[in-house]
Amino acid sequence: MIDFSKELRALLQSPHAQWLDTLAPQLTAFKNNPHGNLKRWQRVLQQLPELNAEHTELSDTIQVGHSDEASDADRARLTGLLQQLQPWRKGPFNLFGVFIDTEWRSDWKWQRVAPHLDDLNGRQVLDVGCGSGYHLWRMLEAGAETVWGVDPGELFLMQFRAIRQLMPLTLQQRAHFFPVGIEQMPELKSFDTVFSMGVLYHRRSPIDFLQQLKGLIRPGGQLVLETIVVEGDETTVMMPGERYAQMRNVWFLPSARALSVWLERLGFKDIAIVDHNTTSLDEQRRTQWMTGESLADFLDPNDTNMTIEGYQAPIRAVITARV
Ligand SMILES: Nc1ncnc2c1ncn2[C@@H]1O[C@H](C[S@+](CC[C@H]([NH3+])C(=O)[O-])CC(=O)[O-])[C@@H](O)[C@H]1O
Repeated sequence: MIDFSKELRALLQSPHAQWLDTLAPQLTAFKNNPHGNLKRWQRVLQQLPELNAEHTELSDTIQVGHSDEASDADRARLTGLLQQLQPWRKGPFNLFGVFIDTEWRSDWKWQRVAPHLDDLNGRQVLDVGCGSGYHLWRMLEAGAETVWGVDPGELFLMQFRAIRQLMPLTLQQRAHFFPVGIEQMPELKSFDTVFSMGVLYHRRSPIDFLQQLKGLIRPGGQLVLETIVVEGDETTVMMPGERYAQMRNVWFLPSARALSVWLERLGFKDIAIVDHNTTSLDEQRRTQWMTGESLADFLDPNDTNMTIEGYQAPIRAVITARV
């Protein structure tokens, strides 16, 4: 059974202790009703070699241990086990010489976001929809005191735990992941910075979602929002049909300016559109660690400015704001 006792102890001693009231029963329900593959993934984690990383670098490639800190046999074992946690979407990682070339170059997103952050030193940071947790490690690199990730994806939880298990203890104690959705979180108003990247378009009710994000940030704290947008002015919002770039669960795609208006209406301050970027075929692509379809398969083969459904290809904006 998955053990969250360390995370819950850390939570008790944090400014977010009030979260325990709702989270503890949610985690019990999660444990009592496990995803079909969870047991198999847990066995993978139990079999990971016990290695001590002398060198850890939380930079563009999250690097845990050098290749000379593990034997070839350890590396073969690591590779075989981590391959069982495929698809690896968010990364890249290099674990004792095993390079996990993920579907996304998540480091490129971080490079677009990082220049616009309030200083993360000493901060309590939440990442809503954190995926494998790649950005959580980058937030620690940028000085955050403790990082908290939430994501309902069970495989992401296990990928995060596999990476964390290989990390030095001092870092393990500062990064936590809970398998819950934002809608399950109470209004904590306790995080200094809240990130939510790549989630807004998956929410049926984006205004409620932004309100929930606001309710998590302490007064004066920062929101860092990244999402797919469309071209247009303050009045432009698109709702695609059943699929957008082959994704089924896409709801509202506002223009960056319309999104700014939403944030303003909800009482956010200091709203700034800090980046606007078309996702390139080099940023999201099929790799050996994600062998399924990727962006190239979702775009019109004759015009990569369009999705195969005939919509504008994904453009992503980063917006920052304060509470
Ligand atoms: N209700 C929810 N609450 C929280 N998370 C959710 C919810 N619903 C879905 N997610 C999670 O939001 C993440 C969206 S991916 C962005 C990952 C990372 N942030 C990135 O910016 O690379 C976007 C993409 O790749 O399209 C997934 O991990 C979902 O499980």
